[in-house]
Parts: sequence; structure tokens; C-alpha cells
Amino acid sequence: MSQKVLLNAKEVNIILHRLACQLIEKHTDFSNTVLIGLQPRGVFLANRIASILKDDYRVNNVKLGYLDITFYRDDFRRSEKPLEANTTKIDFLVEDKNIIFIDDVLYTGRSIRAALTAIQSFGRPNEIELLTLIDRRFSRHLPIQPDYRGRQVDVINSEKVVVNWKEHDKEDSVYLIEK
Ligand SMILES: O=P(O)(O)OC[C@H]1O[C@H](OP(=O)(O)OP(=O)(O)O)[C@H](O)[C@@H]1O
Ligand SMILES: O=c1cc[nH]c(=O)[nH]1
Repeated sequence: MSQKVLLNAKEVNIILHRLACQLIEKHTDFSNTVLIGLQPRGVFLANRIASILKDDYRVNNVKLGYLDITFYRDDFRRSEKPLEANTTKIDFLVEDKNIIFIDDVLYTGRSIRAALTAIQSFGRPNEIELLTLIDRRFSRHLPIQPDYRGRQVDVINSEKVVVNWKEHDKEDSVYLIEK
């Protein structure tokens, strides 16, 4: 198995700050905007973005939730193993809110499609945007694109992008791995 570093910790940090600033540019004080990290791995990115907004840019109003999409995926019946759901935690109203979905990688777009279905159970948002650290270009199965992207990469199908977070994986990094 070969692997190549796409982003190191310093580059990840710079990108996270840029994404936070782009969010502030559009959503100002977040009075009608909420962040929703997609389980499982979008949650790490969502936590980071929320912390940067609060600690580095003094946005005090940030609401953060987590959304599990396991049983909303269009392929969940095809799974050979029993599926285990993750926690959904949304302790605020989404009705008429501006939602920002946050996930680490955007590939086919099927996870985001599932999230769009799952969130409907919580109400009717005003709008939904998507923030992703890595946008795998030319690989979409659905017409879904990010509004805020950390890095766009060209990846062939035999390769996988792996995003690591220091609080879970010992380092912040993004690797391209030959499967
Ligand atoms: O745009 P998509 O094709 O849905 O892929 C993106 C998803 O893939 C990863 O999750 P995970 O590793 O759980 O999913 P995977 O098994 O599809 O790679 C990643 O955390 C995204 O949520
Ligand atoms: O390369 C990919 C594709 C989907 N999900 C990932 O985490 N990486």
C-alpha cells in the first residue's frame, strides 16, 4: 500500500481558519445559522470549525449539532454486516435556520443526499449549505457541490483520501492511499 501526504498539520490549520473566515463573511454573527457535523467523521471537522469560530474569532452564538445518516443511505440494505447507528444530537430548532452541513470528504455525494433526507425529520430549514475539507473532483454520482471547500483533489478510483484528526488519530493530516 502506498500513501502520499496531501495536507500536513500546518496546512490543515490554515485551511480550517480560512473556512471559518468564509463562514463569517456570509453568516456574520451566526444568529440564524447552525452547524451540523455528519457522523461519524464530519463531527471532528465540525468541532474544530466551531472552536475556531468561538475561540479565535469570538463568534459566541455558534450552535453545533451532529447528524447520523446510517439508515438514510441508499445502500444501507446492501450492507453485509449489521449496521450500527451513531448519535444524532440536535438540541435546537432547525425550522427556518440556515444550516451548514460539515463533512470531511465529498466523493459521490451520496452521504450528503442521505443527510438532506435525514434533516427533513427536524423541520424545514431556510437553506442548507455544505462545507467539506476535501472535495474529490469528477467523482460525483449526484448533482451536489460544496459551498465551502478546503482543497479540491483529483483522485483515481483505486485511491482513497484519508483525513486524520489529532484528537482521534494522533495527528492532523490528509493522505492519499492506494487501496
Ligand atoms: O460522498 P460520499 O461518496 O458519500 O463519500 C463521503 C463520505 O465518505 C466518508 O465516510 P465513510 O468512510 O463512512 O464512507 P465510505 O465508506 O463511503 O467511504 C466520509 O467521511 C464522507 O462522509
Ligand atoms: O476517498 C474517499 C472517498 C470517500 N470517503 C473518504 O473518506 N475518502
